[in-house]
Amino acid sequence: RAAAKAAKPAAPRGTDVIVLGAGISGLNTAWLLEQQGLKVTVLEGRQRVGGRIMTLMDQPGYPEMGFNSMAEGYGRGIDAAARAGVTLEEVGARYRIGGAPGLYINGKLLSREEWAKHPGNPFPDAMKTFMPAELVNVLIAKNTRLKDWTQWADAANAPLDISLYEWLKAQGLSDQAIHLANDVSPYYGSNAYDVSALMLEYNDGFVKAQIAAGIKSLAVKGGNLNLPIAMAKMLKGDLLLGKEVVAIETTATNATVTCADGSVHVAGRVISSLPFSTLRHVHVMPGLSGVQARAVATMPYQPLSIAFLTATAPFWEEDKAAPGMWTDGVTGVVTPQRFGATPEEITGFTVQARGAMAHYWDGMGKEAAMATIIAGIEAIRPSTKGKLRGAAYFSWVGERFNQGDWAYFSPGQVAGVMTEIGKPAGRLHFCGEHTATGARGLEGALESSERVALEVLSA
Ligand SMILES: Cc1cc2nc3c(=O)[nH]c(=O)nc-3n(C[C@H](O)[C@H](O)[C@H](O)COP(=O)(O)OP(=O)(O)OC[C@H]3O[C@@H](n4cnc5c(N)ncnc54)[C@H](O)[C@@H]3O)c2cc1C
Repeated sequence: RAAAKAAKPAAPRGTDVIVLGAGISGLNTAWLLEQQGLKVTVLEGRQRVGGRIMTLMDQPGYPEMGFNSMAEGYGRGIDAAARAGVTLEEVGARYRIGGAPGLYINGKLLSREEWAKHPGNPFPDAMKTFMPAELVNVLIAKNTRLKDWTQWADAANAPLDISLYEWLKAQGLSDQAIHLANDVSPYYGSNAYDVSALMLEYNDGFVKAQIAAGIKSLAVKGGNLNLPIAMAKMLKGDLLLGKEVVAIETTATNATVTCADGSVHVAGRVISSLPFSTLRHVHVMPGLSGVQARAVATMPYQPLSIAFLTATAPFWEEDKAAPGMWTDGVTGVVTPQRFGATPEEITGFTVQARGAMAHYWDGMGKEAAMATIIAGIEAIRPSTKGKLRGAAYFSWVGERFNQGDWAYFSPGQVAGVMTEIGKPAGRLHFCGEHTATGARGLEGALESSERVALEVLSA
């Protein structure tokens, strides 16, 4: 011990790796590399960690504007929570209790039976009993062309890499049916034209595998944002907030990152977890090439905006209708937030617009959008009159450091492309949910961090 004290301090060692972005993939990558003895610096543009994990800690029930829950089969997510020391709780009842949302077509509440016979139901006869929000998922689950969903991105699947529109047409849906079942509130894409059917088939395979692994839904006690906050605390190296990356330069020997504040950071390698929607605004030298360059420039990100409303009285008890609403109008999809001490308690409502409607809301601006949403709900559901308050508005397209929600793939962007986009370009490596090929969402983000950490360690 005395000898150690007397020894001359070693010269400070340079940073081995710079990780760009402190979302879950960047944080996990930094931790994995530190465990192997590497010196890591994380640069994050926002003044917070977590990226697309975003809890409103100042609102009742701590509503989630980003990541909601992990499935029981999320081995990596469950492991990350255990390492970080946060508690996961089973929240499946939040989604199950209180029944499906009411269907409001043209302002009128319709039961499933009424919808099946409704003159405005544009679905083929055999599909008329499906609610608009169900039909695409049901058809994909039943008629997926993928024999092995894990091979979705294989170049041999190029003939399957067609638009969802073309795929739904082949299922017998009219343009009007496609509009209602998909484009009013698309899970993926702005509309059925700009998303690959192959991507939805892959997603279907992943969902089925997750259901087979167990039906629990897990979320972090006290809000999901607690997970990245705890993961950030586990890091030994610098995690610098407010560092907007504007340039990345790699040479044969090192990597240099420049931030908007003029700071310059040098390391042996750099790992970008930035969504391609923001990486495309970063100057990369030498420039990327081939399908990777095209993907960075063009990969689309889901338009999604969320209003969080609170209710001053339980209007659903007054009109006896389901608290949730699926509407074909400006009021989007209204979902009760059962985030209180018991799932019976409704702590507020999220109202989501996806696709074109998200742009429409954003274009109005936050206050006008919330006023329009509330007026729209009051018009079709009189029991809500005077009882809804706009508490918060969150646009993923409007977020400078995301510019859209999850990545999705356009027709022709999957087969033979997905497997290329995450490959290293010299000393520049990539991770993030958009580079995952075996898992989706948070689990995909973590999968990508394992892949990139191994890549860097074996480089
Ligand atoms: C509304 C919503 C619901 C979701 N629900 C679920 C769910 O229920 N289950 C599930 O598994 N997944 C869900 N997800 C997806 C999941 O949240 C993401 O897949 C995951 O969090 C992505 O992590 P990431 O590290 O890849 O990206 P991000 O979290 O986006 O991290 C990237 C980081 O890079 C930073 N950054 C960007 N540009 C720059 C720049 N120029 N300079 C410096 N820093 C920059 C960002 O600020 C961010 O912190 C949901 C996402 C959303 C938005």
